[in-house]
Amino acid sequence: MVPPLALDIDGTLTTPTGRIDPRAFELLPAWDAPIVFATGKAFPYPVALAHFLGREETVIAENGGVAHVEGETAIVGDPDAARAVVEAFRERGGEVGWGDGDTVNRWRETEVALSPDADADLLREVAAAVDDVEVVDTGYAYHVKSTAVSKGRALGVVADALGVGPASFVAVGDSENDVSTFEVAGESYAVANADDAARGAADAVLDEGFMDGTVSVLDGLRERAE
Ligand SMILES: O=C(O)COP(=O)(O)O
Ligand SMILES: [Mg+2]
Repeated sequence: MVPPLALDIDGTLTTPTGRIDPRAFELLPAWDAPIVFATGKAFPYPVALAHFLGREETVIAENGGVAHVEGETAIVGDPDAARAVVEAFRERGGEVGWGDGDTVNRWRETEVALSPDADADLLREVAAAVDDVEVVDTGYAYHVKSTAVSKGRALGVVADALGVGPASFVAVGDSENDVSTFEVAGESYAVANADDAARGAADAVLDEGFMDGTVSVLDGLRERAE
C-alpha cells in the first residue's frame, strides 16, 4: 500500500512559472491513499484543486488556519492580531501589494498575505511589536499569522479525523511554511527549489525541483509498495 501524502502546492505541485504541473492530473487522482493538500493559500484554492482532481476535499489552507476533512471545517486562530499588524503597516506607508480586487485575501479567514514585493523589513518591524503574531515568507507571499497556527498542527487534526497518525504521512514541500509538516510527518522531502528552512527540516533534499521532485518521490513510494 502506498502511504498517505501531505502535499504543499506552490513550489511543489507547480511549474517554475506557478502553474499546476499537468502531471498532478495524471498521478494524484489514482493515488490509493489519502492526500492532504496543505497550503498557505486561502481555503478555496486547495478545495478547487482537490475537486478537479476528483479527490476528497481533505485540505489545510492558510498555513494551518483552516482545516477541512470528512466534510467538517475547522477554523483555527484569530485573524484580529494579523489584521491589526497589516493595518499598522499600512499606516506607516506599507502596501499589501496585490492591487485592486485582491483575490489573495478575499476569502482568507485567519491571516493576511502580502505580495513578495511588500516592504518586508517594515512588516517584520511592525509585527515584532505584537505578541503571538509572526511573518512567514513562502517565496510566494509574506503571511502574517498567529504563531499558534501551523500546517503541521493542522495535519495532526486531519490525520486524527482520518483515523491515522500524522507519522503515517509522507510530506513534500518547498518552504518555511512546510517545516511544521516535516516535523510531524513520518517521512519528508524538500524539492530542490526549497528554501533553507525547508531543506534543514526535511529528511531528504531532492535533486529535482518543483513537480519533477514530487514525481520522483511518488515514483519511489509506488516502487516501495510493490
Ligand atoms: O500561499 C503561499 O504563499 C504558498 O503556498 P504553498 O503553501 O502552497 O506553497
Ligand atoms: Mg510551497
